[in-house]
Amino acid sequence: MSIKLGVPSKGRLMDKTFDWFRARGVVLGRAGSDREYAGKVEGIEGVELVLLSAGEIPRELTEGRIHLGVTGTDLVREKLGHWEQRVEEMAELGFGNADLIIAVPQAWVDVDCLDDLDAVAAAFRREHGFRLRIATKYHRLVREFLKENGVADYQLVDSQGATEGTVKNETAEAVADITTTGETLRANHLKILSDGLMLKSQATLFRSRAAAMADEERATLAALVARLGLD
Ligand SMILES: Nc1ncnc2c1ncn2[C@@H]1O[C@H](COP(=O)(O)OP(=O)(O)OP(=O)(O)O)[C@@H](O)[C@H]1O
Ligand SMILES: O=P(O)(O)OC[C@H]1O[C@H](OP(=O)(O)OP(=O)(O)O)[C@H](O)[C@@H]1O
Repeated sequence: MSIKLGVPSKGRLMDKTFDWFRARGVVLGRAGSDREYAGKVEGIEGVELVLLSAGEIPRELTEGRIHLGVTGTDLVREKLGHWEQRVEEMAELGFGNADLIIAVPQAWVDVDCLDDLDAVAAAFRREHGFRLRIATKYHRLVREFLKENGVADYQLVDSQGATEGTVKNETAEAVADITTTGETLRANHLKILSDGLMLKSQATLFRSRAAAMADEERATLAALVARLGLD
């Protein structure tokens, strides 16, 4: 039996993960064409590469179907309640950086911070008869953050992509999403609240606390950890 390593199956996270491992003597690659999700590993015995959507890696770790996985810290914290009990952070990889933030229309000149948002939300409800809508795919993290910060009079609307467009499309008044350069926010006339940073995320190597391991796999894991310089 081998150790299963889950890596994002496309885009910058996949390429940079391959680079990170290659720099440490472990060569990851696709087994076949760009469309084939089988992987191969050279440079260490007993490690199997599984190419997966970044968003599915937290669940695969928590179910114990992969032993190790690379994904963003935002996705692990969002998808896994009590994530520390389910996975262990082994290494921050230094790429895939993104900030999870709350943003409102630039035109809301009197709204700069969460207290202002709370005041606007209460007024919005009185005026419109429904709660101010915040579009996001990060439901757990946004609820926790707003609860900690005393903002209550809002509703979340689910947005799985193009979230910044929901304000222009009038399906939400505010957004909670990740940003890297800030360009998408600016292009959509949105501004980040001064205390609206929820989380700084980056690609991270996680270990499943649930995946079963016999002695052979434990030895492979120890060898891999040593090779990666994480011991
Ligand atoms: N500018 C960015 N845009 C989107 N994701 C980013 C960006 N920078 C870093 N990331 C990180 O990449 C991860 C998301 O990757 P990706 O979009 O491939 O995942 P996914 O949601 O599983 O995609 P899909 O479902 O389309 O396969 C998150 O951890 C996110 O924080
Ligand atoms: O701050 P920026 O550098 O502009 O990047 C942020 C944007 O990138 C991501 O979207 P992505 O391109 O992954 O598409 P999505 O909207 O379908 O999630 C994210 O959801 C923001 O929309």
